[in-house]
Amino acid sequence: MNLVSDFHRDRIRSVLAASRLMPVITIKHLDDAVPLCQALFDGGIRVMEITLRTEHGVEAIKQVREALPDAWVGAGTVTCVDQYRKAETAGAQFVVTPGVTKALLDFALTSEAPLLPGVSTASELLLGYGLGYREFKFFPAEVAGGPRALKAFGGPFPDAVFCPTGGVRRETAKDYLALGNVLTVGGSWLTPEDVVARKDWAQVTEIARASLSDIS
Ligand SMILES: O=C(O)C(=O)C[C@H](O)[C@H](O)COP(=O)(O)O
Repeated sequence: MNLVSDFHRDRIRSVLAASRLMPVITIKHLDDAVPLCQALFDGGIRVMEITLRTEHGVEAIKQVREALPDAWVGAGTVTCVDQYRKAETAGAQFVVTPGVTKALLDFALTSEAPLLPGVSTASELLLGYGLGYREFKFFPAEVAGGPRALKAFGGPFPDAVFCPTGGVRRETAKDYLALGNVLTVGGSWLTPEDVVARKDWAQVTEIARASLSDIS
């Protein structure tokens, strides 16, 4: 049976250690991808999760990887193996899924790009755990129990760490980051739709800077 490799675990740990905030980015206009991510980078964000929710996701990953060689660029909202392959080909350095299937967990073990699998229950955690996964996304964090659920997971899964995402806000990020099993929190609040729509990149930088300062 294949297990998560040391290379994959080191990569995911490096990604989670690089930034305590992980923006979940959805690209509606391809031209926004590089300036938006540059603005986040300028505000101190070192990890970008670009979702495949729009037709531009894959190309955006390609462009941002070229433009920002010092950032970690991953693919988010990957829900099937076909998308995983596309993200990998585009150069995604890691992949995030909202949930787990056996097919995704198995495919990830063979991929260049390691997986941060999304879980919200102990049973899903066990699926990943058996394959050697120890780093997880916790989704949808707020409705799946928030910090109290993560504290509870710490009992049976003392060596698992999480990136809670889904309903986390600038005001609540701190509550999660105070937990020993949370390295990073993710969210779309770092890239508000209206700010992106008016291409106010200075404001994106400011939100990133202020959000990082709130949790420091
Ligand atoms: O796309 C994925 O892979 C997901 O799992 C969902 C996202 O992480 C959340 O939708 C972000 O949540 P908000 O910050 O509440 O907008």
